[in-house]
Amino acid sequence: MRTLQTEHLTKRYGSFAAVRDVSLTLGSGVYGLLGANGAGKTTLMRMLCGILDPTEGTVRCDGAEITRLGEDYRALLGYLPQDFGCYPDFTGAEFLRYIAALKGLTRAETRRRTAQLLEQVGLADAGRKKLRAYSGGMRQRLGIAQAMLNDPEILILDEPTAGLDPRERVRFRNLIADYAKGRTVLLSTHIVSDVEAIADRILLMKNGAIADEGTVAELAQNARGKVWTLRTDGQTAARLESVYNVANLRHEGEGVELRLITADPPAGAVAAEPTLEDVYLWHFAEEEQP
Ligand SMILES: Nc1ncnc2c1ncn2[C@@H]1O[C@H](COP(=O)(O)OP(=O)(O)OP(=O)(O)O)[C@@H](O)[C@H]1O
Repeated sequence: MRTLQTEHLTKRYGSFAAVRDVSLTLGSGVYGLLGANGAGKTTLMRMLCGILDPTEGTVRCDGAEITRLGEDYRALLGYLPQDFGCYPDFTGAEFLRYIAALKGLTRAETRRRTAQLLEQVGLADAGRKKLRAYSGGMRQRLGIAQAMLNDPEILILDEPTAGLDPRERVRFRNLIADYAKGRTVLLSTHIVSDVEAIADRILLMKNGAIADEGTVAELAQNARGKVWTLRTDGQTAARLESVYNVANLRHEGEGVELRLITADPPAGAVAAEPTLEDVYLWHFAEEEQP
């Protein structure tokens, strides 16, 4: 197992800090980096991979700065970038062989891993097809496969579930949960349900900083007392909707049931158990609270 650690990691573009003072430690397991668009997830991941230099701070692997480790660090790493580009004239298998060559795999390893990964990501039959004929979801799955070719101990996936249909998401989840045993997997998403089922720990990122961190249960515990349900009539619901952060609104016969995210609930509201989605809404809409 590897330990990946950042200390006061900051990235500025001019006066704008895309990532600010992030200090975290990743061990084995699946870490879900959850945040809205522009929260700084991609910037953080690129620094963790050593392909973007921080303005301040360090990234260490097992105590050593990754800039010093160089090739040795890259050998441990697998990365799926968000803007993963394919070569349209390559077949899926050719593409994986090409990446395997770049990663320095032997011929035997290349053959074994290519066949195994095409199978694991559900592309065994499509391996001989040209990438121009691949759907978005197929390309994404090939991207996941290429990141895993060298059997990396640290796997960093930027929005891996983008473009996957529900069945593919389930397959992906199972693949990653299995893979993460004894390894570090960090995946980013802005889709709460994607990390809820799979991540051992959640890193909630907001405005370049880690706003909250923990297991789903720990994060939910922190949001206790901030989630409420309220049954009311349509007119009152409409009024409350303009004032409160409403996570859900369900029509029930003549009435309406509201799920409110607030520390200051209206009269008649009943405390509810927070879900990860509530936690997310609490963090990302708190400035809109009354
Ligand atoms: N090269 C750059 N120059 C200037 N600003 C940048 C640059 N790269 C990123 N940013 C800004 O930094 C912020 C964080 O971007 P980043 O791509 O890391 O966010 P993200 O959480 O990955 O979002 P998304 O899910 O939309 O990709 C954004 O406001 C973005 O516009």
